[in-house]
Amino acid sequence: MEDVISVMNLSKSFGSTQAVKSLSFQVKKGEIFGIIGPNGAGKTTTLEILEGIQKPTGGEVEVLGLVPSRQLRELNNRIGVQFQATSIQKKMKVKEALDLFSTFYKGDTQKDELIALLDLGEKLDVCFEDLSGGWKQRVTLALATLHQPELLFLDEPSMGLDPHARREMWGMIRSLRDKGSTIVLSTHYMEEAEKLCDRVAMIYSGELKAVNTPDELLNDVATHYIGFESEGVSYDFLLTLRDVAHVEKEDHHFKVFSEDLQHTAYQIFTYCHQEGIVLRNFKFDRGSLDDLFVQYSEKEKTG
Ligand SMILES: Nc1ncnc2c1ncn2[C@@H]1O[C@H](COP(=O)(O)OP(=O)(O)OP(=O)(O)O)[C@@H](O)[C@H]1O
Repeated sequence: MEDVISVMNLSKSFGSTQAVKSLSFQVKKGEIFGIIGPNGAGKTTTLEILEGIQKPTGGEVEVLGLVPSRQLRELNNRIGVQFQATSIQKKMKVKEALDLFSTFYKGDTQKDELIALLDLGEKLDVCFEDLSGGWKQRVTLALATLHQPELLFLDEPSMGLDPHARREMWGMIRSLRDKGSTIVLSTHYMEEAEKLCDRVAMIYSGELKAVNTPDELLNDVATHYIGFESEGVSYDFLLTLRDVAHVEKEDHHFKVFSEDLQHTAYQIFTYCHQEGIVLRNFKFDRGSLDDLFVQYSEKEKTG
């Protein structure tokens, strides 16, 4: 499949802060590609370099065959960038915003199709400030896609939305992809990455930790764990077991991440049998992307 974005050894520093450290990845035509990471990981900086808003301090970036920092005008005709809701005038009505933004592009826009697709018909006469967060996000999505861009950049598209509105937003993003746009989005909602993205780049402290499908990332052996509930099991005992990488405990709920689940399970059962400790809801399970991040944070803290 054709690459629409190619990033090689991309770096960006702000003074002594290295926001992005030697990132390399490709985005393929037609995919929903997620850049994931905790706050301050370097997601926005990476997106802004791809959009041509920031210049890299090192490395090579190609977007739709163009160099964003040098060919911004050509790039802007072919990409869409979702603005923050705060950048739209509060008193502007939805239809006025759509008409104004339509004048920015040469040729026909897909305004009417977007009004139907995003169900904006009943909100056209409503002022932007009177819309709920979910509707504001729909409008900024429409404004970014009026010119049917080949590539659409979304920075935290469902930030602050309730679970229902977030799912609706995912449906709309999928529809835009199905209409032909490649989507690159940033998120720190790991569920969004798992359910919406075809592939994700995981960034932590400006470094790329992995690029893969969410499913493949989760097949990483370190993300498998043993879960159980118990009043008697000692957290410190679990940490002494040979293959255990990391243990999470919340009230009486344990998650034991291990390189060898079978052997660790055998050790836990033996210990509980000897000590007369009861285990409940024992299971082997696969961690989420959230768990993977917790592990990276722990590694970072312990060096
Ligand atoms: N203009 C700037 N000047 C100085 N430092 C900056 C600037 N922009 C970003 N940084 C720093 O670069 C690092 C990465 O920031 P960035 O906004 O890209 O992260 P992020 O992953 O998008 O975080 P968030 O999810 O909180 O938005 C942070 O340490 C941030 O403080």
